[in-house]
Formats: sequence, C-alpha cells, structure tokens
Amino acid sequence: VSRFEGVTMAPPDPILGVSEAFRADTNDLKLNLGVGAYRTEELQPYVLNVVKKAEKLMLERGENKEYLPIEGLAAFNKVTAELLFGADNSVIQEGRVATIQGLSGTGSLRLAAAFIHRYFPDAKALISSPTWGNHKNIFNDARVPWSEYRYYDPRTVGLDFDGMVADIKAAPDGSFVLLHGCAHNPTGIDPTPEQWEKIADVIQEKNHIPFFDVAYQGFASGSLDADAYSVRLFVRRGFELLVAQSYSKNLGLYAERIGAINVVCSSSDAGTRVKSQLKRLARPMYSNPPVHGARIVANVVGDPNLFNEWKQEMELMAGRIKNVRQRLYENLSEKDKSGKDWSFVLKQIGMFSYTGLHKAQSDHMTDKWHIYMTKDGRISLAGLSLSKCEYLADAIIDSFH
Ligand SMILES: Cc1[nH+]cc(COP(=O)(O)O)c(/C=N/[C@@H](CC(=O)O)C(=O)O)c1O
Repeated sequence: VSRFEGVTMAPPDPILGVSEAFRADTNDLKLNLGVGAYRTEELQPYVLNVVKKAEKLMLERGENKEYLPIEGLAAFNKVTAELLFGADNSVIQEGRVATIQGLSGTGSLRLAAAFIHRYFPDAKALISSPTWGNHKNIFNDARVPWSEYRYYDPRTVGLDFDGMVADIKAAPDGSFVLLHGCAHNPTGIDPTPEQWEKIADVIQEKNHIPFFDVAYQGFASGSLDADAYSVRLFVRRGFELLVAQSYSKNLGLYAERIGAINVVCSSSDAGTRVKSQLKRLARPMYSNPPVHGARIVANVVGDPNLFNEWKQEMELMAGRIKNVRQRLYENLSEKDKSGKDWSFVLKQIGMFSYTGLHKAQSDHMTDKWHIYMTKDGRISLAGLSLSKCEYLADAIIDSFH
C-alpha cells in the first residue's frame, strides 16, 4: 500500500504563492506587487554594484569552500552586530552579544524560536496584528504558542497604539514581544520615538523580552542608523533582547540566505552560554550556514569605499520607492472622485503600501488587471515603476466599483 497517497495538497504560501501565480500569467500587462523584492524602474531584479565589486574581489582572492563553524563566518558576525548596534555600543565593547549567522531572516527567526521553545517552554510570543505572513508559521513549527497584539487601526489607517499597549500589558509576564525594527510589514506604519519609549515602558513593567525582526535596516529610510533607532533605544534602556537580521532587501542578497540572530545578554559569560546553546540547536537543523553571502557582507562593510557606496545605493533604492509612492498618490488623488483620503500612501514607509483593499478587491485586481498582490491588501511598491503607477491607480479605483 502506498504510504504517500494520503498526503494532502498544501495551500499556496500567502506571499510566495502570489509569485507562482504571477509567473503562470502570460498577459503582457501583468504586474507582480506581491513579494517584497526590489525591482528597478524597468521592473528588473537589481544586483547592487557593491555586491558585484565584492564578488570580483573574492574571485580574484580565490577562496576555499571549507565548512564554516556552526556559528558562521566570524568576520560577518562581527560586522553584522556592529551595523545593528553601532560599533561603539557598550554591548559590543563588553562582549554581551551572542551572534549566530542564520539562514537569512527566516532562518534566524526560526533558530531563535527553537531556542525559546527549549529554554522558555512556558513562554508565549506576542505578534502584531497584522504581521509578516511567515511569522505565525515559524512559531507554530517551533511549537511556540503565540497571541496577537492590536497594531493596525483601519479607521485611522494608522497605529492602534492604545490597543497595542493594552494587549502587551495584558499578556502573561515574560512573554517574547515580536517587534518590527523598522518598516512594519505589511502596514508600513512605525511607532514614533515617543511611542517606542512607552512600548519599552510596558515591556519593562511586564518583564517581557523584546524580540526584534530587522529585515529592512537602511532600506526603509535610506539610513542604517535611523532604521536601527528602535533596537538601539531598547539596548540603551538595558533590556536583554533578541534581534533577527536579514540582508535580503538592503543588500539585495535574497537568494544567498544571509542574516543573523543576535542575543543581547546581561553578561558576556551569559552570552557565551547562550551562543553555545544556539549552536547546539543549529547543528542538527542545518549544521552550518552558507559562506558566499557572509563574505559579501564582510567585504562590503569591511571596505570603507564599498561601505559608502552601499549606503548610496540604499538611498537610491529607498528614494525610488518614495518617488513611486508620490506618483501613485497623485494618480489616485486625481482620478478618484469619491473623496477618499489617499494620504496614507505617503505616510507609510518601507517597501509596502497597506491599501485596506479586501480580498475580493485584490482578486478583482488580478483577474481583470493582472495585478498580483497579497490577499491582505498589501502591495509591494518595490515592484512598481513610475510608468505603471497610473495603471495601478486605475485598477485600484476600479476595484471599488
Ligand atoms: C518582516 C520580515 N522578516 C523577515 C523576512 C524574511 O526574509 P529573508 O529573505 O528570509 O531574510 C521578511 C521577508 N519578507 C518578504 C519576502 C518573504 O515573504 O519571504 C515579503 O514580505 O514579501 C520580512 O518582511
């Protein structure tokens, strides 16, 4: 008797499944505004110049393919923590950060979730409502129970700050609060500095543990330091915390699967022990991480010229998306006679616009206009060109009729 006959078909992934549907569409007008992957004005994938320069250097140097240590490339782990916290940060100087190179943001989040499951078996994760489409699955598969805190307020198309604080306050003490470091996905709405202070207050009061997901550092505002504001505020406030990092978007290393999990501990000795337990979890999971992306990051950040050029390219990418936001806003405002306020398109930051469109509307956008977006109404502006903004505006307005 066949053992696999009983296996049922898995549902398509809410985000990557949209790309699959897009690829299957043969219509020339098709537009992929689903996955958060940067495209140029010509709607082509973009390999940063600094990446090409770093790879040229690496090829000339001729490097081997030996296994990395379980924790990853040491040079990468050093620069990734310095980028995040600032090289002069006391947690770096005092050796209190345990950093493990992870399989990009997803793998780093998953390794951290496995750590939470093993060492804090009674703890819950608190995640924003809505949040990135993969967070729930990561915690489910790591068997970490989770509940949601209010985040998006459809009435104001803004942050439900009071609801967020109330839900974090109501959760059991010692919960892990998953926070988007910058460019909240999918809403594009970030707390203000004053709100971050109050969020830190309630987390401190409840002995919760902050767990930051930083997938867009430098990509949201164009500044690496500005986008690390929330993480550095919590470090300054003395929290032990976790931070997952990804270089998929800001360095365009999507398929290289390069990221890290950083755990800020109260002592360097605790950091050493935490790192040893993260390694113990990583070894049976994937043994050790891929070297290519780690070398690219270490080379780019390690060379002052390449590092500066990278910053310029991040500003370019962030700038192109800001221009697209502006053009889309103008097209929507000019064309829509309903009097609807579209200013949220300008206020949201990062790659996405959280449009508030319902599932039926996004289905209509796909069926009639061949525009692909996630069912929660998120559109990736990184996949939009200035020349296609009018087409998108027409489609969005049409979806209301
Ligand atoms: C908030 C957030 N965290 C982590 C990741 C993981 O990225 P990684 O490539 O594993 O480092 C992504 C990716 N987001 C986009 C792509 C995806 O869904 O995988 C997206 O939201 O479209 C995030 O948006």
